[in-house]
Amino acid sequence: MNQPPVLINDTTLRDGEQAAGVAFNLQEKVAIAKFLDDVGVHEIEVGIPAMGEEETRAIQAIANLDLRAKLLGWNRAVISDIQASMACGLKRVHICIPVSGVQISTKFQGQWRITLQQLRDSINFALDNGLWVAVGGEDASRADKNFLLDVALYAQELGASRFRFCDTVGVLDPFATYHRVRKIVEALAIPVEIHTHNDFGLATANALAGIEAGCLTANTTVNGLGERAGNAALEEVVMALKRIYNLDIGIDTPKLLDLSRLVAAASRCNVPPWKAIVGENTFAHESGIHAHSVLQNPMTYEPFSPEEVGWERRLVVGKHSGRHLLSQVLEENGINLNAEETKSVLEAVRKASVEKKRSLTTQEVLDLVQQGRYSHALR
Ligand SMILES: CC(=O)SCCNC(=O)CCNC(=O)[C@H](O)C(C)(C)COP(=O)(O)OP(=O)(O)OC[C@H]1O[C@@H](n2cnc3c(N)ncnc32)[C@H](O)[C@@H]1OP(=O)(O)O
Ligand SMILES: O=C(O)CCC(=O)C(=O)O
Repeated sequence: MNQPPVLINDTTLRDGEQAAGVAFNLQEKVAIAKFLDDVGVHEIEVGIPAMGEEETRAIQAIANLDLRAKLLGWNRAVISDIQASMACGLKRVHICIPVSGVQISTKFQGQWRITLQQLRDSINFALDNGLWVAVGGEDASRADKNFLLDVALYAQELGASRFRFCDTVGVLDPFATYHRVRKIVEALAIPVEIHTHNDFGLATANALAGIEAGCLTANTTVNGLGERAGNAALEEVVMALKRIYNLDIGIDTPKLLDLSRLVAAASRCNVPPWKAIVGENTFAHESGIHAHSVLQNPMTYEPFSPEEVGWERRLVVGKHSGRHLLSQVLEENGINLNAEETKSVLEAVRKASVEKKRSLTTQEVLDLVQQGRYSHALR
């Protein structure tokens, strides 16, 4: 396959794991890396070697797997961080440099010259050791625009092969993302990557805006796991590219659901039922008007078929259901009710759903029919 128009650099194993309370063990990190590779993710940010032994053992184990995906270690602009990445056997390093006033004043006491020296020294060290280098502008979205551009050009001049635009605290909207990122894309000869956070629920939209502005790589995490409100979700970015932008980037989308389940289990972070693409309600229909139409043509209330992302369609009887769905379920179980009886079972369904605060199982619906003594209707 030719190089896809957009590459995914998945950071579930780095920014995803930075979600408060999440801690993957070695086996989990290896299993997630293998699965990401299996679904066709192009690059994996495997972790932070500078964290020490526990983390480096996991990263080394992943590096030894000989995956198709390219592996990157995340580093501060600190030479000992790069050495730690090299010790793991990584050939590619991502070097993070804060670029906003608030970050530089907090981390470098406002000494931007020292900040840039550290960037220079760490890039030079990495290149001297034969590494491929990407640079991340941390907090790019709150940085002075001209300073950000200078840092990006400086990184390019020093030999970085990619620059990452980070909306570190998720403060941009898609329009601002587009304009800010476009300026960087137009100025640089090297590719630009987009890294977005979900503090205002805009991470995926902003990642897409970055791509629209010319980013060739998007940084994602499975289930949107990550710092605070999380990152752009891999499954959302991939499916939006595929279905809204008609861009197939070579991801095996029917495997996305199992990948989501693996990360949910390893992170102990359940996915909410309404979560796009991988939530359990994404292809479930209960409401009468929806179910009536879906029974005839699923496209009425589905943007694409559930099988495309590993799901099966579910039609469930509950408080909002109507007679068409109820009759269908009953007929599948050999029961034919007249209009009056159907209406009265529906009433019973609504009442039971409110009491149980959920939809009903098929058996519970059948029990309601039994209780209504419509035995003449049973075949
Ligand atoms: C936006 C992001 O997501 S950035 C990634 C954040 N991820 C993490 O922090 C998770 C992993 N981190 C860790 O395990 C630790 O923070 C380590 C190993 C990296 C460093 O640990 P420690 O030496 O104990 O330092 P600590 O975490 O308390 O402070 C961070 C230090 O890094 C410095 N720093 C922060 N970012 C950068 C950077 N991009 N480049 C250079 N130095 C940096 C800070 O100024 C501070 O320096 P100081 O020790 O001289 O005061
Ligand atoms: O890679 C970087 O430079 C920082 C990435 C990051 O996690 C962020 O800015 O939120």
